[in-house]
Amino acid sequence: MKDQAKHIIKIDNLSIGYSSKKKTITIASNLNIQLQTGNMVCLLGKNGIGKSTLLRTLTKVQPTLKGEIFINNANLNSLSNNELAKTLSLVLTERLPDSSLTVFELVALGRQPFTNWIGYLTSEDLQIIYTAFEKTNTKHLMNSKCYELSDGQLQRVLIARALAQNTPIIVLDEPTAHLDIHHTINTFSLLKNLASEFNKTIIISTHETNLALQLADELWLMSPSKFISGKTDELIEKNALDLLFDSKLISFNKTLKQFTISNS
Ligand SMILES: Nc1ncnc2c1ncn2[C@@H]1O[C@H](COP(=O)(O)OP(=O)(O)OP(=O)(O)O)[C@@H](O)[C@H]1O
Repeated sequence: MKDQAKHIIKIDNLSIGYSSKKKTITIASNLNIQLQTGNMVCLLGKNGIGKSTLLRTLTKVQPTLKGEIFINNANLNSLSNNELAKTLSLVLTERLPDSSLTVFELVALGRQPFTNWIGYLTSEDLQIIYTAFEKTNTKHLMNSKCYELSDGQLQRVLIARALAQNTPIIVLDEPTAHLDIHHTINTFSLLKNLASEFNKTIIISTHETNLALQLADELWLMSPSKFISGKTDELIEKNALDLLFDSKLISFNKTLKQFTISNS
């Protein structure tokens, strides 16, 4: 019990996938994870392996096929929507349905779990919202309509909304997919800082493998044969990265801690 109390996220024997009346498609099974607070985790794996499926399951956007997920010792299924919204925020890459919300209004929605029924923002709420704009360099976009934003601008604004939600866990599905190298590094540094300075638990699915290897405290590696989680350095030492891509084109260079083009 004492050991369990330390884990902000605990996943037991989880199977993830899609179920309809006709059939069940299992994407991955036997997932076991124990994660302590204040870590930045990068979820890595090739296209279509199941990263988004795992993040959607972890955030209760879709149901588990089997197994259990605990957040702060509470079963995910027992948490109300409001409790969940105060515990974790989710940043997805999909474009929003056309809406005439301003960027300010969108980011302010992050405060919704904490405001009263008319959504009145206190000065503390406003302070948190402005800090979120500052941290993501999006203050200048505040009065724009969301539909006017580029994909990269929208991505940063959605991260600002998650910061405004101010939850202990932030889950991001490919948060830098549309960002240039400057904003990609800026975003990763910001997320790393939230974990190390503010003790947040940050879970990011990404194809920025080399950046993840430099910055992540822990890695979750999805491969067709196995799911492995652990401290980045320990996984590098164990050659676990070799599992990631069954490709002759690239290989993992342990000394450089990077994937490089194979010499053939
Ligand atoms: N609604 C759905 N119903 C059935 N299968 C689905 C559904 N959504 C996704 N899949 C399948 O689940 C598998 C995992 O998809 P997922 O989007 O989780 O992968 P991913 O690792 O996030 O991929 P990428 O890196 O390309 O974004 C894929 O084979 C995909 O076709």
